[in-house]
Amino acid sequence: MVGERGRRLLDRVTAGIPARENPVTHVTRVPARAAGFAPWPEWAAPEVVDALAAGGVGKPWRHQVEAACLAREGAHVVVSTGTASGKSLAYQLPVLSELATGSKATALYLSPTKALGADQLRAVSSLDVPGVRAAAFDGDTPMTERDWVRAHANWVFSNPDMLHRGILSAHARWAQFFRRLRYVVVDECHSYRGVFGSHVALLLRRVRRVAQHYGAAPVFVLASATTASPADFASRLTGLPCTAVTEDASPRGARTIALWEPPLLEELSGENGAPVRRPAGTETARILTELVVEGARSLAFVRSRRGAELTALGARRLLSEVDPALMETVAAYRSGFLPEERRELERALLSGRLLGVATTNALELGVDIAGLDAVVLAGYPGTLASFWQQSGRAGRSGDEALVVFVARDDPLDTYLVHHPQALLERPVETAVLDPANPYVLGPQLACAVAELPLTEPELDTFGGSAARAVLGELAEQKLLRRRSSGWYWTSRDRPHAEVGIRGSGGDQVAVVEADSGRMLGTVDPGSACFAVHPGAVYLHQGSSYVVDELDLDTALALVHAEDPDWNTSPREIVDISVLKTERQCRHGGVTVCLGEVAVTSQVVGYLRRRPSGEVLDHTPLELPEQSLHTRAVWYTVSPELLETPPAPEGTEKATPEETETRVPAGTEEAAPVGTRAHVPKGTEKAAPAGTDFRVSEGTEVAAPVGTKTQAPVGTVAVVPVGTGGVGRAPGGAGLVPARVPGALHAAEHAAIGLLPLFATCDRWDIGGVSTARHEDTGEATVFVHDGHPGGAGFADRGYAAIVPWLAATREAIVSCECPTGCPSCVQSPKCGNGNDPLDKAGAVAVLGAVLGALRQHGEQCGHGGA
Ligand SMILES: Nc1ncnc2c1ncn2[C@@H]1O[C@H](COP(=O)(O)OP(=O)(O)OP(=O)(O)O)[C@@H](O)[C@H]1O
Repeated sequence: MVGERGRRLLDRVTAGIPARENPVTHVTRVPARAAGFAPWPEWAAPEVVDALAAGGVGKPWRHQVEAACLAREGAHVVVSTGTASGKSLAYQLPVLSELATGSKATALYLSPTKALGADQLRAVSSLDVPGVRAAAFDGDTPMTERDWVRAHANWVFSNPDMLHRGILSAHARWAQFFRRLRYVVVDECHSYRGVFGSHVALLLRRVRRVAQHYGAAPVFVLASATTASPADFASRLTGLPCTAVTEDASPRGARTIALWEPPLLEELSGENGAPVRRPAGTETARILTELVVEGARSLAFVRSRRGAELTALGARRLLSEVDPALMETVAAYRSGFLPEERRELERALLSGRLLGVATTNALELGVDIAGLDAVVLAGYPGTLASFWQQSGRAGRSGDEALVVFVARDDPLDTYLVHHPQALLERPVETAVLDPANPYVLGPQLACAVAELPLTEPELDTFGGSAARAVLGELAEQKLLRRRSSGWYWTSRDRPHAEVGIRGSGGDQVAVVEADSGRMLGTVDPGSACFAVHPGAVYLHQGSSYVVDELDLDTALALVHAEDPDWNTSPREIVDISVLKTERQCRHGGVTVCLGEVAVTSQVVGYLRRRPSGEVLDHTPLELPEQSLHTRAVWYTVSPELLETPPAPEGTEKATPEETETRVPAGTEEAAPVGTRAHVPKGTEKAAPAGTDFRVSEGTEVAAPVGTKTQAPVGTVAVVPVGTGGVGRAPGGAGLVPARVPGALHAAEHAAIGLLPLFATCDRWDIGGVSTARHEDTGEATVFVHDGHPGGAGFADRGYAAIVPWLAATREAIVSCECPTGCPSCVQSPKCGNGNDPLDKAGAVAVLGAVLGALRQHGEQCGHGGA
């Protein structure tokens, strides 16, 4: 049932749309929740309680007290509750109480962004608790203040970057601070995922080690948005056993959630003549306008900075036609605003002076804005945690609120608006990180050794054998020396400045404005040809630039300010070769593998397109080949399974009689680089393959430790005997060979689009290659690989969740109403082949056949349930 106010707002935003064009695919209501209180703990310092009460916290909520008490007792704790559920108080209470009692203890607060750290510092300072000397130590802290902070502050607010470069690298100057370190607060810890998360996990181990050196063993208090298995995640991040507090006792107003799919546009066509939908930003501007007219205080989350500006502009333009006085009640917000501007915006929204704000995810973290009447999300924000974090800004005050999720033209969004349970009923995903990635472990261990010699017993903290292997390599490179007492740094220079913790390492390419010489930002060397090739449109803090020149030798991209009304999408040729197969599982005619691969890519040109998707032209480029050593999940499909007609309904699940034999997994040797062999798209139509669908979270598998110097991980594959024959297959794809390349290519694109549903990655963090016959596997193969050297755990996650992932992929394609493929299903915005060939029906047929085979044998391989 939809609540009164929610229905009224929803009716308002759908007003005037003919029923047959109704974009709303699903409506649900999340009920209100009453607050659950607990008394202040006895140990809480009265000064702190008084200050918090003066700040509006009359009585603490249960989860706040539970987490605070655990921390006070010395347990490492993670509080993982909803948006604006008062997580800050869970760590403020024990830290402030400790400092207020005149103890000599110190505390360290870490946040993923400087802005959030500044907000939290301001909140703590405004409590004005006697004895608390809180101060920031980040990139903005003036040199003149730094000595004071080191010597006198007892609560230091910093971030992982500064901790790495400015604190740990000079820990002797922080000796007193470390000696007294009682608490380490890790705020918004769910944002430490992927390569960055893996770096932070090792950084926190370095903090523990340095603190231990000075005689301290701090308690870790972590705050996280709602995530699945927060205790496991916090333990992986800190390397310590952590207790989770997850029962959210903060009050929440009821919310109506509507899923919205913009219509296909008849008048426009995109790449290869594919239909395009009305852009999510345009649709969001329209919805925002209606909400503002209704007087609803609303926030619209838009994925890009430019998108946020355009959405606000669009809403203002529409409002100018309705009621010009309302134009001034709409604004855009993006990162880079000054703290005062943010405060002003918060106040204006809360007071109702501003009614509509379009923002990037800059307003997702650490902004005290809650209790809004409506939130509109233009596109899936990448993770369920973010989805709930953003939608949680609506409906705190007990009043009914509206949340509208507007799908972008992409397979994951299409899938979600047609499968509401995948968005609304699934447990929030665990953030994926892999501290054993040798590309992360290497530089982190170099820093650790440079900080303090590393002894053998300490290796367990850094991953045991994986760390030993990496240290051996560093010793061979003469960066450190092995002695009987441990590993020692040999150089006078510290490695910290060379180690970037947010990227993949290597020399970052500097993006510089040619006229002014101003450095705008940096780009990973591996993605420079893709992101800042000559002619590329480069966005920085809401401003647009066009790249004039890319010099990879000097790691420099020169740009000029220009805001054209088109975007660019690079075109590249990608090859992949298998270096090591770590896990392999055969299912009839399908083999699923996980392992190491070498990906070589070359950007060969780019397309210019209008925001509507319309393609303007193609420009060729000559850029060098790049190579990436990373992890991939891949599946191969036998020719028999590809050709065999689909099984009639109901016969798929027949179990063949079979015996099993165990054989060693794939070989270790590097094989020659495979090339794509695309064959023009055929015209024959495949019959739909009918498989059931149910989303379920795949089981988490520990990533096998994969270093170059390690012995192969000894997994065995289960091979059903005699299942290769046509008669044994559970139903094939029924494709003539000419259709196979397009079918695999389409299946690969959609799978890349859907992996973020199972691994906390962005589709830009991963890549893929498909080929009708790969030289290393000898069969039709679809690869999906991590986009960072050494991987970040995404491929591992795909392997673990192969069945639900491919089932969701197939469903996303089937759900899309377009006839032969569009950006909502099988076209990819970053396709190196110009989305050609693509065979939508063929992809459905291949995925149906693959799933049929996987489901017959899936359990034996321990893949996530189907
Ligand atoms: N027990 C309480 N009673 C009333 N208000 C509270 C209580 N605890 C916290 N608040 C208020 O709730 C708001 C949100 O608190 P806080 O920013 O700590 O939440 P959060 O969970 O960290 O939010 P986010 O999801 O943005 O990270 C603040 O204005 C805070 O003062």
